[in-house]
Amino acid sequence: MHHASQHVQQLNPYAIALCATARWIASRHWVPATGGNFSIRDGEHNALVTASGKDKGELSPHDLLPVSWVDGHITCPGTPSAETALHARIYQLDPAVKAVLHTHSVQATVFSRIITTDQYIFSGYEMQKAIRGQQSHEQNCPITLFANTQDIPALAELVQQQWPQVQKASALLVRGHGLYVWGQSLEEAKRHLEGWEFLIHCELERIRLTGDL
Ligand SMILES: CSC[C@@H](O)[C@@H](O)C(=O)COP(=O)(O)O
Ligand SMILES: [Zn+2]
Repeated sequence: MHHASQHVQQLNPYAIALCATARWIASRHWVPATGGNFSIRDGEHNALVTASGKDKGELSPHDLLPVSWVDGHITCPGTPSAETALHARIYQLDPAVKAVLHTHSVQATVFSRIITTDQYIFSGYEMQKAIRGQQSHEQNCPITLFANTQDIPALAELVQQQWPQVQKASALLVRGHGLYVWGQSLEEAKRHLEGWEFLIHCELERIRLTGDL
């Protein structure tokens, strides 16, 4: 006779928090049509990553799959996000990162197509202080843009090459695709997400009203 509890997978308490954050993100309409993916660190070479193809507003902790990246090789018992290699690379590049959130908001998608440069500098917004390391609206707050590709390991390589610059934003944009943010806690990643989505939305409105790129 086995006790029922022996068959119940041990749940990481942060997995429940990530599912709640995911529902909040979906309520903001930032992950339509299964777009977006999320992860939380679960060790030096491990994270729980959302299963591929799920509605990210309807996740349960069982939809977070254990992923390992020993020797640059990713293993997982199921089918994690198609963008798992980028999550894993961000965790490898900064051991302090605890959570990675990726969204497909209308504003980040449109903004990333309007901006044709590899970097865009935000300045003059009080909200810049939502981003780690930013102390003043007068400081330059740059975000790096990458071309979209279906070759996520190749994108992860490009992100690594630009990491010192990318790291300053705790975020990056993939053109025509969406936004990635991360943080040293799930709460910080959520703040970075809301802060960047706000900044991008403001800048898009400013460009729309003034025609000034
Ligand atoms: C419906 S488009 C979304 C995908 O192509 C991808 O960009 C994405 O963010 C979600 O992929 P997933 O494999 O579910 O993590
Ligand atoms: Zn995506």
